[in-house]
Amino acid sequence: MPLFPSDPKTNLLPYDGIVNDYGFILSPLEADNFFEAILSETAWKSDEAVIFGKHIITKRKVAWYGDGEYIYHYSGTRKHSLPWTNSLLALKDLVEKKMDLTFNSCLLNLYHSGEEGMAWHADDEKSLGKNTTIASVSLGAERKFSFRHKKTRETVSLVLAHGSLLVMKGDTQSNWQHCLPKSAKIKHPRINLTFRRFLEDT
Ligand SMILES: O=C(O)CCC(=O)C(=O)O
Ligand SMILES: [Fe+2]
Repeated sequence: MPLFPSDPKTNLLPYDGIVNDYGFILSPLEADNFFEAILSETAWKSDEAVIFGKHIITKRKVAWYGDGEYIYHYSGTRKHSLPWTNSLLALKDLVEKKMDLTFNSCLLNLYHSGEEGMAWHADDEKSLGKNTTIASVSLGAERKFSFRHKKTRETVSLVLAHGSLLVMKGDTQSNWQHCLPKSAKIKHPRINLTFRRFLEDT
């Protein structure tokens, strides 16, 4: 448990974006149950991308769920969304009630250990629109998460704990990148769920 309870009204970014830490939204037992259910029920696949003309297949697994059959174009590939599972719907409902906002899709990541991470990027695809809100739920191993301003290069880091919720909104994706650094010390898996508002017809 952190020394100080997180306050979702506090902005963790100093300027040009808004990141709110909602802290724990699940009890340890609820978080364990969601972790186990989502780990086994999700249609995990390696992520594929074309980066500088090279076809990359990741060790990290991903999955995409949504209200409709959305087609997500990114990094030179296309992904079709799957229909929600019961666990995902239950977690989505919980997040929506906390935030008073609805989401229509969720991108999931499975990091088998600290040897897998995610490089610096911004979720600034056209299909999310400008000033999108992304709600990120963490389950499993605690991992460091960092933001870096695109121009000033200032960084802000925090730890994402089992059963916690972090929200990125405002112009965060236009001005900041984020990453999940690798860490050889971490031997346990982590699941991350980012609930998103996907714009159809983009
Ligand atoms: O695993 C995380 O906490 C971040 C995932 C992420 O940034 C993404 O899916 O776009
Ligand atoms: Fe991201």
